[in-house]
Amino acid sequence: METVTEHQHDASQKPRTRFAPSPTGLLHLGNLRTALFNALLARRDGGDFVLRIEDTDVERSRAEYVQALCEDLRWLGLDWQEGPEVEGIHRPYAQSARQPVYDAYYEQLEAADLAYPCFCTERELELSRRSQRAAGKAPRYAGTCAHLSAEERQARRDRGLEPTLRFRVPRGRTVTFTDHVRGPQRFDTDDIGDFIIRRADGTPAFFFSNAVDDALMGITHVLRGEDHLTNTPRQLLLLEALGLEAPSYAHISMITGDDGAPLSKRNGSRAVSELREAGFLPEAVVNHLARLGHTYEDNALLSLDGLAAGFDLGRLGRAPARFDESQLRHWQREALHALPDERMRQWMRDAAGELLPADREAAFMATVRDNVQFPEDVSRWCRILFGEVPEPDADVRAWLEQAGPAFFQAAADAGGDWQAVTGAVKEATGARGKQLFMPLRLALTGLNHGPELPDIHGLLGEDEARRRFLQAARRAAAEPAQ
Ligand SMILES: Nc1ncnc2c1ncn2[C@@H]1O[C@H](COP(=O)(O)OP(=O)(O)OP(=O)(O)O)[C@@H](O)[C@H]1O
Ligand SMILES: [Zn+2]
Repeated sequence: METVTEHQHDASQKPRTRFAPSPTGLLHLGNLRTALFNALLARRDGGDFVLRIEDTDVERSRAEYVQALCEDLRWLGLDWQEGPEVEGIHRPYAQSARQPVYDAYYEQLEAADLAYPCFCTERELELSRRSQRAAGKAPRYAGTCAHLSAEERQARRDRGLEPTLRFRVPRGRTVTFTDHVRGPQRFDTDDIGDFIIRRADGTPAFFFSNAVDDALMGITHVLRGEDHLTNTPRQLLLLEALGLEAPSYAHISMITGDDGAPLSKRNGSRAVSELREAGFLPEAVVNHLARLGHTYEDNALLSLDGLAAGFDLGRLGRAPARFDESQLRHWQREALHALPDERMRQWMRDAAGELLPADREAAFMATVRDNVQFPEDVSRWCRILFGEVPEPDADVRAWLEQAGPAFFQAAADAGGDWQAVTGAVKEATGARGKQLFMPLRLALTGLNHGPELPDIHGLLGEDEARRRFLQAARRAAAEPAQ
């Protein structure tokens, strides 16, 4: 038996990787991690990262999804060296604009009788699959149209039948290749039915345009989801028949959701744009994704260059990786912590909007910086510090009542800075530790956690703090809220 092996690329050659999404929905984290790994591999070795749009499914592809995915990639800093918007020598990068390229290769295959028109209807194919299954066989194309004469083909055309084009899979061979993640792979060509490479409307099927473009665009490494593993032998056979050079492949594990099923555009998985809108930082998203199915020695937050430097095909795992939002939140905390002051200020400004008085900006940011993870945290602290203390719930009311009105009256009467306040309350009530600080915190913010109390007191100012202590005194006396 002969074997087909992918071309061994010259090790000194710089990697050319690609991300080739179909614009049929918004990118989710599964798609995005594929993009990230491809971008990191190219970046690590100074190669090129290509973006190609696989929009051959005209029914489902939409221009606005192309725009959205470009925006998502740019937001994360995954700039491409060739592709839409930037172009390049292999243009065009949208498959819908590459039909003449595919047509030339179809002709080449048909001329060599390596492909043939198939006139079977969807109904006929379904019946054939059903009877194969009933006989306990894995369904594959039965070869009905494999050996039609020129006259038989013409007769079918005359009846108005529009054929698809099928690739004639060579029989009795073994296709082998070494996957960067899954190691040596073997497939018998006898298990592969002749497959469609051109749809009846003339547009290319995925197997075909995807493989042809990888070769024509000089792609050296294809990192893609494990869902594509069984496509690879077909694509290697096609490239061999066309005399085109194949890339090497890394089939990376799928990212699954809580239900254990792979994230998919169809199952409504959380879109990248939703994470952006919720206020996640791009640094948090890439640090999280880079560690889903790939291990790093360094558990600290890394820049894209750092992530690229530590990226290694040998560190890709085989097991599916479950998306865990608590991990993403961990990286959000790390990313915010590391954010340079100027960007932190801008992030808070955007989050606070009108709620933040310009003259209090610096003090506010210094006070709450370590207590906010999302824009909604910023706006909540604005509402609390520049608006009103929230109405107490049962827990808070219990704390206030236990401290009693005299406690808060003492705080209100103290005047002066924070030290003066705590000194006066201690002297009047004997309270200390949590019994001292928790009621004061609840009086000033209504929350049992938050920034340091001296900072909050300083930000509010003496007058506003007094007003809040008096309000707490009334609430502690169980008077109706005012
Ligand atoms: N849940 C997932 N985990 C990891 N990779 C994924 C996942 N879903 C898709 N991919 C990968 O994302 C890349 C881009 O895929 P594409 O845009 O064609 O989406 P797709 O495979 O059609 O996904 P979907 O099922 O969500 O439509 C492919 O390499 C694919 O393998
Ligand atoms: Zn047929």
